Amino acid sequence: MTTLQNKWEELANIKDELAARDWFMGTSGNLAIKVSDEPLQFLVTASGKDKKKRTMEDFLPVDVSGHPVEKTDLKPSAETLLHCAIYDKTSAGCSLHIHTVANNVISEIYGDDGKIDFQGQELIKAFDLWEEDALLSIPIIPNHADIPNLAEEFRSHIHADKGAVLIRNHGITVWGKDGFEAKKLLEACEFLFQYQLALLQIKSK
Ligand SMILES: CSC[C@@H](O)[C@@H](O)C(=O)COP(=O)(O)O
Ligand SMILES: [Zn+2]
Repeated sequence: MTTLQNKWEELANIKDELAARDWFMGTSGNLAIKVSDEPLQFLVTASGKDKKKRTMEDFLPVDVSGHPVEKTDLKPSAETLLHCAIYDKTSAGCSLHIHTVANNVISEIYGDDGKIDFQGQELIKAFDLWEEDALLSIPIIPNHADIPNLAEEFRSHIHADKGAVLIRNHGITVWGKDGFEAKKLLEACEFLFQYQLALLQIKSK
């Protein structure tokens, strides 16, 4: 298998797993995986597809600017520029974006604070935060309709080879060194969001 085929398979398997959790409602979500560094190329989901289905047209390779590397009728994800920002600024190998009810509600509740913090939660260890008083702070940015504008604001919150950013009333994008790590971070975030919502609900009674 070529690197491209390997990466395609890796991303397709992740897509299937996230689809099984119903994390691609209404064709939302997009996924990317790095194929090469020089030149920078990554596979990204084709725009507007039903991501619960597995087809030969699910992904296409794009370059550093998010343009298809070969002639194709497929359109790269509308949010490809966010993935470009990640691969430009970090050595991450995989980036995942999903919309869930939990991540949208959390982004709205804490949106005015510009972040949500988690402390004293076991699952923050997914982000390599091991100290007893460690704090995981997930930025929340406005959902700019203009994607270059959204990507620019998103970019200003990329500071490490792994991370997560919430887009208000839109979804979350996470990145990590490979598919395994990116998926782990995504699952950890969704656990923390669901926990927080359950806690708020109990406290409000
Ligand atoms: C159909 S709603 C979701 C889109 O607007 C977008 O936010 C999204 O996540 C998927 O867009 P796509 O272009 O398929 O990658
Ligand atoms: Zn989206």
